[in-house]
Amino acid sequence: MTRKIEFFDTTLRDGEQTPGVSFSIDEKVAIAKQLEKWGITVIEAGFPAASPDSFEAVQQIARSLKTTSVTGLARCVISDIDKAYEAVKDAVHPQIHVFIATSPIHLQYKLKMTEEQVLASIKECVSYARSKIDVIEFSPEDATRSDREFLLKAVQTAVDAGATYINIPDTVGYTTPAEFTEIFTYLINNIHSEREIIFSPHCHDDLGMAVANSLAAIKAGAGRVEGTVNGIGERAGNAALEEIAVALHIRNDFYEAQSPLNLAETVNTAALVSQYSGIAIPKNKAVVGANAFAHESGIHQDGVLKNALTYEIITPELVGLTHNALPLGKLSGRHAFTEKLNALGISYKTSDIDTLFAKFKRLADKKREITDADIRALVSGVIIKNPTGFEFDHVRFDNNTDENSHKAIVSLKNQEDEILSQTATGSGSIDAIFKAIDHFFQHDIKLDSYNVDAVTNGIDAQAQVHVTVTNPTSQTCFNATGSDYDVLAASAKAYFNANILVQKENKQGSQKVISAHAGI
Ligand SMILES: CC(=O)SCCNC(=O)CCNC(=O)[C@H](O)C(C)(C)COP(=O)(O)OP(=O)(O)OC[C@H]1O[C@@H](n2cnc3c(N)ncnc32)[C@H](O)[C@@H]1OP(=O)(O)O
Ligand SMILES: CC(C)C(=O)C(=O)O
Repeated sequence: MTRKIEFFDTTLRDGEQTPGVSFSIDEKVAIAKQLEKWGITVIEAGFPAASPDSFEAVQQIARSLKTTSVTGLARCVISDIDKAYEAVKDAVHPQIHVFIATSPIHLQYKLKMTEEQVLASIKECVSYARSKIDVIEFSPEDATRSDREFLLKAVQTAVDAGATYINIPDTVGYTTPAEFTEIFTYLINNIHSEREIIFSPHCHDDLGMAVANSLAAIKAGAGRVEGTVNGIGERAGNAALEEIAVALHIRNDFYEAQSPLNLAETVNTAALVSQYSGIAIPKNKAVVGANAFAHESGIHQDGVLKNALTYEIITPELVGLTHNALPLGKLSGRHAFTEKLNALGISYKTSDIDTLFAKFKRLADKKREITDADIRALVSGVIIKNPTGFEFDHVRFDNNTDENSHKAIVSLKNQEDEILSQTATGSGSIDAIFKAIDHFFQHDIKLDSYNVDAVTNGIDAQAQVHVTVTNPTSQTCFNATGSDYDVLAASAKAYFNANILVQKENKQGSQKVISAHAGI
């Protein structure tokens, strides 16, 4: 008999703990809506006590979703639980996720608590959360490095206090599939409750086993699984939900379990998260990587031509990589263009269509075939507006300089459509552009990395630039991307977007920060 496994997505909470990732509230809401379309059961929308922005994001998501459950994370701290409750209470199906560590190393050095104090705290906090909301999940953090008997006591205490879901985190990615199977079997067989208790794994990828460990837990009886889109998350990341879902689908014979996901929305979901997180999907990534369906060597190609099943266990169609039934080009009209946005699951405001369509036509004039990846790159920056009200407009060069220096003029457009420009000289084009952008902002940022990629194959491909910068005030790093047909403009967009993230962290008013001279 096939069991239906609940999918718990923590892209917006643990995923945002990825170094350099910072989603805006609008981006979080857009991702949450796509996760709902994908069929996710529960979205962990954030850690409401962490900051006012986290709280607001969880609240907006709770109020926006129609069917999906929304949860917020809380420490075993009453004020965290109050914040989580306030943030999720308007959701159609609200939940609260309470956690505290149970491993000796966390108790001794981090919490400075005894086992008895931890059990008392679980009892107090889970019952308090349960007095506010019906559905409570409890996580014994660092469960896989905890003493088994104490782990069972902690879990039993949470169940007795009213938790329905018990999540077993492999917080530091330490366990193995065989060991995790033993842990799940031990807990499931020894827990006592009159109510049905649902167990779930929450795995990290430090040893590259997050997906394998999650699948082992499902095989051992877990009814829910936690993870993120594209496996983003703290350190080496979390278990990639798209990989777990496809593994359950393809190996249903073995797992006898299925995901609730609409797998055809997988590529759209992965692309959206990649775009807003600024983390490119590796070409060789399972399920959604660009090479996942490419067959290079002769023997493989021969086999696939004779029968695709020889080397292809997943079809591109399964995950939403459909044959381009509606190719777009410079002669396409608005109807075809909006049809394509809908097919790609891109949500837009009707008022943005003119801008998007104009951008599309400009690109189509330069590029023969416009692919789905081009469309996704093209809409970024229009759908989600940055909070400054300024947007990158263009970059040009003053050629009247000597051959060893480059003079860039970077122009931004404000909400009144006025062009504001800054000029700078540098040893190379990128140096000059980034210095000109620095003049707009009253903060210094450190450029840690700069990478250029092509959105699609071919000599006329759009460029996608990824930058990582550090805010010297807080030492926080941020990723940002920019796409354009012109690699210099893509670089300027990426660096401008990175500056916006730093500015947001420094919480200065936009008008104060952007300084520019009009019309240079
Ligand atoms: C494994 C995980 O992914 S856990 C989730 C990680 N996510 C985050 O940390 C979100 C971002 N964090 C934050 O914004 C902040 O850390 C806050 C707002 C949560 C707390 O900030 P602060 O009150 O300044 O505390 P700080 O972060 O310095 O230290 C954490 C404190 O919480 C305690 N703590 C940690 N986990 C728990 C828990 N589950 N239950 C109770 N207390 C806990 C620590 O022992 C420490 O207590 P101490 O101050 O008495 O030593
Ligand atoms: C809060 C818990 C579930 C967590 O993120 C972890 O332990 O990794």
